[in-house]
Amino acid sequence: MPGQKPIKVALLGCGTVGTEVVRLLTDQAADLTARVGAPVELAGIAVRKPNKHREVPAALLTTDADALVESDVDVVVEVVGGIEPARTWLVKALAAGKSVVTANKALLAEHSGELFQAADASGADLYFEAAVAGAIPLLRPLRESLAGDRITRVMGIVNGTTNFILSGMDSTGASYAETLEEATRLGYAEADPTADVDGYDAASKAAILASLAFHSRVTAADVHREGIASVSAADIAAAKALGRTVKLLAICERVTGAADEQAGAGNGAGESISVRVHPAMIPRTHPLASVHGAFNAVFVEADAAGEMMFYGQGAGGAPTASAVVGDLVAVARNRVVSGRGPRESAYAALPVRPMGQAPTRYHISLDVADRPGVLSQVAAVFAEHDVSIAAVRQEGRVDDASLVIVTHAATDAALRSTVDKIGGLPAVREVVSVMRVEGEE
Ligand SMILES: NC(=O)c1ccc[n+]([C@@H]2O[C@H](COP(=O)([O-])OP(=O)(O)OC[C@H]3O[C@@H](n4cnc5c(N)ncnc54)[C@H](O)[C@@H]3O)[C@@H](O)[C@H]2O)c1
Ligand SMILES: N[C@@H](CCO)C(=O)O
Ligand code: NA
Repeated sequence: MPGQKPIKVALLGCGTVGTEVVRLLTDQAADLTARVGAPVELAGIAVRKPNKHREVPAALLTTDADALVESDVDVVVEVVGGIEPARTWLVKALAAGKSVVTANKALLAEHSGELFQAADASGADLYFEAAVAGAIPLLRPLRESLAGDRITRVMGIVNGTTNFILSGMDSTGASYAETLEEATRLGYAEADPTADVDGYDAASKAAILASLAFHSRVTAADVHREGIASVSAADIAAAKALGRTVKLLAICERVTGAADEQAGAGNGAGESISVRVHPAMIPRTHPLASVHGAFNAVFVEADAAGEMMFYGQGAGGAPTASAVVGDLVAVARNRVVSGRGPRESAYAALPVRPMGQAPTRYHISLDVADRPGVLSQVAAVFAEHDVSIAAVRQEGRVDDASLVIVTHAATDAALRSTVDKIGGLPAVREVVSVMRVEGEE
């Protein structure tokens, strides 16, 4: 593109992802120029310690991120992470009409409203494909390719660390603690794994997915969150015995009046959404069951399109940089043609249901005394709470029995009360495993 003014880029952060962004921009410079219609030029790289970055051109390094954001650049790419100072930098950049590309899920899950407002006010672009499921093209399909459809559910494995641990427990039968230790030793889990194992990372991603899928503003605080620390070897064994496996799922679903009714929850009026992160049993035949190790996959259901699955690497420097540079090409091309990408779309403003009112299904394994009347006592507690039983399996042993019950959909609150009461029945020796069931009707 001889004579075409270059698109100047400020890169904030040069860690795992940033280093790979620089490498892609350097290695692919000629192709990127052809795709954008103008050269893409790195104007500066903000870091904390310039002497630690021998792999990138020293002349581009600066410790003054504020000055770089305020300089004469067209696009700001943020791969630092955390809320501040990233939020201040990006709001300032957008307000000044600079387009922004970020991989920062924590920031988007809390402050997307403010960022989108700043982008709308100045007509700048805000792209963040890398923030959910790393390399996997997912947010652009939700925002653009499926814009003509009505999405009903997004259900995914969006955290690689926890999937690595749960896959390991499933294949070896080992405990959570043993498997976490192994994941840490192999570098799959961080020294402080809290954000991953307690579901915070997945909850941020669920908030972003629900906002896009349902044209509503959902923040991390709206997401019901349970981690995997309490998943036991007994839960995994109980799942296996019935042809299921356990996954940490981020679930965003539209709850219609009809589903409300089915769950015994609502009056049939209106529509709401349920957004939650928790471990769940899924059938081993479900496409998400075949996602092993640190891979991510997101299963999307839409009225016209039907079922789709997006699968690939959800983390890592190079895969994440692929999504960042893909976004950079899109926003740079928009600037070359003086256009804009999709704006925030929160027009539907659907309310998020409290977890207690979300329709869920439970799998419950019990050790019970094997004598007449026990099954009917247990069944009576379900009836009392208006929870319908879908399947029962009993295996007798010498003087006790293993009882497995799978329910139909009911409100989560009704199911919890049912389990609490059953645990207190004299004939119930132990509640071995309680877990939600997803991915089957
Ligand atoms: N690593 C992944 O696999 C992955 C995947 C998806 C999304 N992300 C997101 O990408 C972002 C970056 O992740 P990462 O893994 O590259 O992190 P990282 O810790 O490797 O890199 C962050 C860099 O930012 C630098 N930094 C921190 N404060 C700074 C400041 N005030 N000024 C300038 N530089 C500063 C740090 O020194 C570090 O080099 C995060 O938002 C993360 O959530 C990462
Ligand atoms: N810690 C995250 C990285 C990607 O966001 C994971 O385990 O998937
Ligand atoms: Na992605």
